[in-house]
Amino acid sequence: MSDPIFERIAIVGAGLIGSSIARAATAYGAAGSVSLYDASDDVRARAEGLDLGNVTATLADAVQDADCVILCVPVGALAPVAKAAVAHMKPGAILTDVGSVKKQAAEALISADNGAVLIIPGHPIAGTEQSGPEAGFPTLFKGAWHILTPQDGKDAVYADAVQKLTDFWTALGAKVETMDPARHDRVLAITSHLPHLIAFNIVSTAFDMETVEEGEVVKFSAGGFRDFTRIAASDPVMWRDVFLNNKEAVLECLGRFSEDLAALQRAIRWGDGDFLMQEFTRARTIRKAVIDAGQDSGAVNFGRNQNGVKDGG
Ligand SMILES: NC(=O)C1=CN([C@@H]2O[C@H](COP(=O)(O)OP(=O)(O)OC[C@H]3O[C@@H](n4cnc5c(N)ncnc54)[C@H](O)[C@@H]3O)[C@@H](O)[C@H]2O)C=CC1
Ligand SMILES: O=C(O)C(=O)Cc1ccc(O)cc1
Repeated sequence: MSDPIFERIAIVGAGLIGSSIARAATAYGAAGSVSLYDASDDVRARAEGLDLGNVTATLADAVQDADCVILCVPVGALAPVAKAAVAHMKPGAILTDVGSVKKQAAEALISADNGAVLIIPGHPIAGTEQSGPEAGFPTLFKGAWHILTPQDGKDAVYADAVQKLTDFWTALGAKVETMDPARHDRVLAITSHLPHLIAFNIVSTAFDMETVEEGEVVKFSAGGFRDFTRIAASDPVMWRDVFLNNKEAVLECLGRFSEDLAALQRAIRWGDGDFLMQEFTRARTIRKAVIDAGQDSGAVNFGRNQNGVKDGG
């Protein structure tokens, strides 16, 4: 095996994503050693039993010798955690994150900048609806995109750090691309955030109807609804933070979505089969394009566990 990309990495937040990075970095030789810290006593105790690396009692212990610190906490927790991490990091070390929103995350990380560390925000477009250290697996990032949102106008030392981080995620199996944070947030608003909002909403509506229909909604759940329940089972804290921190782009998408939904509603009311045919036929072509684009992409990981089996049966 070739030399590790980083001699030592530290992971803050030992949940689904943090524990997957720990497992992958060790399995693929991308890090010489891994230390992990989590604010939850319970998560730290569980992580210790999972052989993820050196689980430390304090944040300072985890980050002080690390060449790269990866923050894997909910987006709303990034600012204070970044500040606490930077205070103990060694000069020249890289600080990155995995937050699903990038404009706010970048601002949170940059607000902690002390001029001695190299800040490069990031987001792996791979995950599942599960959370916690037990849910992670080393192949999560294989074939998935990893988006880095480096800051403009930085020097050669920073460019080297971006390259090292690119090499690290590539070693974990990801395809790395750089992007402007605002653009990232607009793209992810429609491809990830709005679909989750729709899933939360449809499941909530069904929950209310369950009482009226006396238990028949859950009993006769067909494939479509079942798929929505998987997405709606995602962590509420994480998703609350996504929506609070990508407000503008999500509201913009939601406005367009509502207009398009109203058009479908009108077509159903007036029996406009031609309009329905046109819309559904177009949707089919998009499904094909998504599948073709994701042939070897991490998209296939969504909703699957480490054995590639669809979660929940
Ligand atoms: N779940 C998913 O599919 C994906 C999640 N992400 C992003 O990854 C990040 C983590 O998400 P998951 O791993 O899914 O969540 P998770 O809930 O499995 O893990 C988060 C961990 O962070 C810990 N934590 C919270 N506040 C903390 C603090 N102040 N200091 C230290 N630890 C703290 C929690 O105790 C928890 O163990 C989020 O920012 C999310 O947006 C990115 C891609 C996919
Ligand atoms: O499980 C699913 O369907 C996902 O969409 C996983 C996911 C959730 C959040 C992200 O920022 C990236 C990927």
